[in-house]
Amino acid sequence: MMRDNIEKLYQALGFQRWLAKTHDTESISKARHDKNAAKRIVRKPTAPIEPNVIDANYTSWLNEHPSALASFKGMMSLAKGKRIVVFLDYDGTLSPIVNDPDSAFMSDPMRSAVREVARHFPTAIISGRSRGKVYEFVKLDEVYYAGSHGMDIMGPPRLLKSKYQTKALDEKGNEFTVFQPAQEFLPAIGKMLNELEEETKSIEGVMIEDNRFCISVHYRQVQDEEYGMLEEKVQSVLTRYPRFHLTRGKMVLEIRPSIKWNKGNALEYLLDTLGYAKNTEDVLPVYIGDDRTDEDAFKVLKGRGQGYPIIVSSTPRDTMASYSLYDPSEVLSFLIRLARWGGMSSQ
Ligand SMILES: O=P(O)(O)OC[C@H]1O[C@H](O[C@H]2O[C@H](CO)[C@@H](O)[C@H](O)[C@H]2O)[C@H](O)[C@@H](O)[C@@H]1O
Repeated sequence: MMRDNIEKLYQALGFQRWLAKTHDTESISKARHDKNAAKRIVRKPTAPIEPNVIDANYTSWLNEHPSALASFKGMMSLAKGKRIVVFLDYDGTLSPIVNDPDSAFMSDPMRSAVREVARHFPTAIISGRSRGKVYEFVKLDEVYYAGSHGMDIMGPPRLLKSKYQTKALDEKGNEFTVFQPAQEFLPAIGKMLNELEEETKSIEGVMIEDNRFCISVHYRQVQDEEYGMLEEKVQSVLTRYPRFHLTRGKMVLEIRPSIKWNKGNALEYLLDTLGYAKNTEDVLPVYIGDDRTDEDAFKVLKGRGQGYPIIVSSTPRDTMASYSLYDPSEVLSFLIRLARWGGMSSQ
């Protein structure tokens, strides 16, 4: 009954949101992320979780992390006179999470919305994927790209004092800079990719993705019973590479060089190169992301005391984000409204 009423309310407000569904893939992945997961078999829960309990939890989580759609007017009234810069994650934000990472396509309406947003505000996409792969999906020249969780940035032409930054020209002769703080790790990454392929080839469903400065080992399509063995194999390869470490995303193990550089640093780097250093008061960064690695960027915004960190989540989650959006379709609605607002405020 309560669920029906809330759904009706959301529909009346024009949201595409449907309240949380009965399956809970995130809790499966959380269980898999447990330290001891390698030593035991993790199975998917068989009994559905009581819908009203989920609704109640989600509704109370929404009080802490209000919908960026429902809060749009208030957010934008505080943005007047400020320079908005938009940062977007890719998977789970601009495209829905799907089984095959190579098929995580972005819809045409989403592409148009991002293009429109970029017409009004500097816009960057910061992803765990390789920069080239994100560009292949997004295909927009109007935005900046940061791949490999921010370790490969194609940003504005402004040069900062850094040995990792080089100038470059795109095909149209436009100047930009490339920032790659993990260059020295490339040979080791190449070797590790081969070893991971070899070690895990007997496990059905594993997919190893070369993200240039980091590696993703996907287990979404691996049998639950085989997950422990997979993690053991990945850990054993990693012991031969002490300058790398493992992080975890949505049904993916990610191997990254152990340097102090993440999506939060990438966000700061891009703001700096756009001319909005830390003490710039009239800048308002908006960051939208769905995964753990996006928390690094949320943390930076909290630290600056600036901007709008927005998490995309259909379940209650621990997060440093201030606002939320339910899923990529709500991201689309938010971007359309933001672009429209940008058009009106520039008149
Ligand atoms: O920072 P992001 O742009 O969010 O990238 C994070 C990882 O996203 C991709 O994996 C996730 O999406 C896949 C497609 O929907 C899904 O199959 C997978 O289970 C998810 O973990 C990408 O393939 C990874 O390389 C990125 O690191």
